[in-house]
Formats: sequence, C-alpha cells, structure tokens
Amino acid sequence: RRCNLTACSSKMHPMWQGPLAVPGGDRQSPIDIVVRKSVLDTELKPLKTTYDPKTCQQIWNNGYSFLVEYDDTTDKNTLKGGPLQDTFRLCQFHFHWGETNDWGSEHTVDRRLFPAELHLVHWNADRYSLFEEAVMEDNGLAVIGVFLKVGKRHEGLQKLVDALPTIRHKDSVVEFTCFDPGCLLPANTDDYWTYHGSLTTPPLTESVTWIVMKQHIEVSHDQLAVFRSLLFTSAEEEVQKSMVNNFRVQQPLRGRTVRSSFT
Ligand SMILES: NCCOCCOCCNC(=O)c1ccc(S(N)(=O)=O)cc1
Ligand SMILES: [Zn+2]
Repeated sequence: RRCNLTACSSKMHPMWQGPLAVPGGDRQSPIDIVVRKSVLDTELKPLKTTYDPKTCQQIWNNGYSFLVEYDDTTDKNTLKGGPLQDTFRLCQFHFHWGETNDWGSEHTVDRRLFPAELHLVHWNADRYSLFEEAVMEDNGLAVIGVFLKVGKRHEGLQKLVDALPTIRHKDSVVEFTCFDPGCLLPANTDDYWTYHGSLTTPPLTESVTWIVMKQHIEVSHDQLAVFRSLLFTSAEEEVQKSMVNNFRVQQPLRGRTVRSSFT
C-alpha cells in the first residue's frame, strides 16, 4: 500500500511536503479514478499521436524526475483527437515512481497503485506560441498518463535506461537523440479516462486536460531499479538523496466528473 501521509512525508522529497492542495484549487491532480463513477462519453474520439524520433534533443535530471525533451518549435510531434479540440505539441515526457514496486504512480484506479507512471506533456499550439504561456491557461496543456507494471523488459525503454547513469545528479544534461515516445504508449490507446486537472508539481497550475490510459505498459524490475539509482541532489551536495517517491498525494475531486472513452 502507499505509505500513509505522515510516513510518506517524512521519506518524501521536501517538494512533496509542500502545499498538498493549492489554496482555492478546485481542479488539482493527481486523483483516484473511481471506475464505476466515470461517465462514458460517446463523443470522445480516438487519440491521434504523431511523433518524430529525430526531434528528440536531450535527457536531463531536473531534481524532481528525469525529462526527455523534444523540439517543439514545429508541428512534428502532435497530439489531436480524444477530448481535445485543438492540436497539442509534445514538449517532454518524464516519469514518477516509488522506492518499491508497491507504489509510485500519481493517479490510481479504484485505489490501485502502480509502481510508476509516465507523463507525456503537450501544449496547445493552436492558441499559444510557447509552452510557458500555455502552462498558465486552463486549456493550455494535455498530458497523457500511462501506468507502468513490473513484468517483461521493455525493449524500447532500454536506450533511455542506459542513459540514466550519465544524468545521476540534479541539473545534469546529456544529448539524447532518435527516441520515439510512441514506443512507450500501450497497444490500445482508444480506452482512456479524461478529466480537467493540474500540474502535479509546482507551480501546480490548473491548465491540464488529463488523458489517463486504461492499458498499462510493462517494464522489467531491473529497468525500474535504474530509475531509483538517480539522485534528487546535485553533485556538490554532501548528502545524496535517491530519487524515489517523486509522486504527489491524491487530491480531492471537488465535484469533477471523470469521463471514459469506453464501457
Ligand atoms: N517556475 C515558475 C513558473 O513556471 C511555469 C512553468 O512551469 C514549468 C515547470 N513544470 C512543468 O513543466 C511540469 C510539466 C508537467 C507536470 S506533470 N507531472 O503534471 O505532468 C508537472 C510540471
Ligand atoms: Zn508528471
């Protein structure tokens, strides 16, 4: 089970001991997705993603997670359809994970925890010209969430896993090219839940249309163990802290409806 709040907060990175909910925030993320309370919306379309591996630029440790960043100055990496009216551009993807395989995801499904969760972060390029603008607007971002389970090795992930030891410390960056983020999506991307929420790390802005995949992907125990070899701390700091439990606790639904694209 996910550790209880007090235990977790003692082990968790200071950042997550911060505001558990934004004062006045009524659409915070992550949440528990209660399947039987989600509402089928037959208007929801299939997701359409187009990603160009050649636009992958770098991988870096930002002290909260590790990010794989893409060139988002053109429409080479787009997300359309699903609950979205506009065209969104991928800017980065990252993960959240636990110190053990028993917890680590940010969203849960009927309180079920997964060992990790992938976030593919996109911004509304039809309405804004920069990510930094879009992140402050209520229809600015669309994040695809994919749950990870421990099982067979994920061949596509290995190239990324092999790069992690080169960015162990906070603020380390290395060039990272030719990576197709599409290889991290589950086979079925037609079945998802969607709701209006927020960033799960500061500035916690309520600008995200969340699209959480029903189908998970599998990674091996060893691959996930390499995530845990990363550090929250920079090379200069005397005490090194393992980058684990970098998830936010679940937030109140505040009357929001979670829609599903499937029954
Ligand atoms: N620093 C003050 C103003 O910052 C505005 C821009 O904030 C960008 C930094 N955060 C992010 O980009 C960011 C992106 C995605 C997610 S998450 N985990 O919700 O997918 C969380 C955070
Ligand atoms: Zn995230």
